[in-house]
Amino acid sequence: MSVKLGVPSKGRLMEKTFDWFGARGVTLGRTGSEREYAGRVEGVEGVELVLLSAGEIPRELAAGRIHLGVTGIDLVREKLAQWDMQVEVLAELGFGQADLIIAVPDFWVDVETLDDLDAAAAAFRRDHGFRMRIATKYHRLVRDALREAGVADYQLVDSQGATEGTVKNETAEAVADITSTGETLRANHLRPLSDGPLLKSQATLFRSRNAAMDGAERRTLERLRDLIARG
Ligand SMILES: Nc1ncnc2c1ncn2[C@@H]1O[C@H](COP(=O)(O)OP(=O)(O)OP(=O)(O)O)[C@@H](O)[C@H]1O
Ligand SMILES: O=P(O)(O)OC[C@H]1O[C@H](OP(=O)(O)OP(=O)(O)O)[C@H](O)[C@@H]1O
Repeated sequence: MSVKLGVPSKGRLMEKTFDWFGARGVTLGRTGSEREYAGRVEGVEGVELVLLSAGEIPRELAAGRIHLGVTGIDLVREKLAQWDMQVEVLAELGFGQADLIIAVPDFWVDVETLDDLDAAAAAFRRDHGFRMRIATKYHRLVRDALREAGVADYQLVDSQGATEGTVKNETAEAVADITSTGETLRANHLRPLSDGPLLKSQATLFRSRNAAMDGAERRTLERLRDLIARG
């Protein structure tokens, strides 16, 4: 059998992942048309390319359905409880850098830090009779970070896309999302808290700790590790 390598099927991570492997002598490509989700691998025997959504790769790694996978570490840490028991980081790939931040409306001049957010959240609850809403798709990461920072009086509302629009649309008071250039935040009159990001993410190559391997697959993985180590 072959070592299954999961790579994002589209978007910002796919091309750069192909380039990263290409620079190490492993040519990845799509077969067939642009729209066909099948791949080919040249340069190393016994590897099968599986094209998947970036958001599904953590689950496939945890289930052991793929041996290796490339996705953002933000998605792995968000989607997998005790993520480091389920996957091993083989390499940080140096692209797909993005920061998970909490942002508030520009005009909240008194809210600069997480401590300020805590005070504002308590006041918000007193004034409005409900908890301040923070829109995000990063529920686990935001809850953990806010618990650690002692911020209590808030609720998360789920937003799977266009999260920065939720404040204007009055479905949330603040957002927690990924940013890289900051343009989307600025365009939506939002400002990140000054404490720094909750998490810094980049595209990362992971190995599943849960995928069974036979002898041939183990040897293939060793060959791949050697190629990767050469950088
Ligand atoms: N603006 C950005 N700049 C750089 N990296 C980003 C940016 N936004 C998201 N990412 C990273 O890209 C990865 C893929 O996230 P994204 O939300 O784009 O997935 P997607 O392509 O929509 O995948 P899916 O098909 O699962 O919805 C994540 O790890 C994320 O951190
Ligand atoms: O700081 P910037 O460079 O402006 O990038 C940030 C934006 O990029 C991502 O969105 P994406 O393009 O993936 O769209 P979606 O999450 O809204 O679907 C992220 O969710 C932000 O909205």
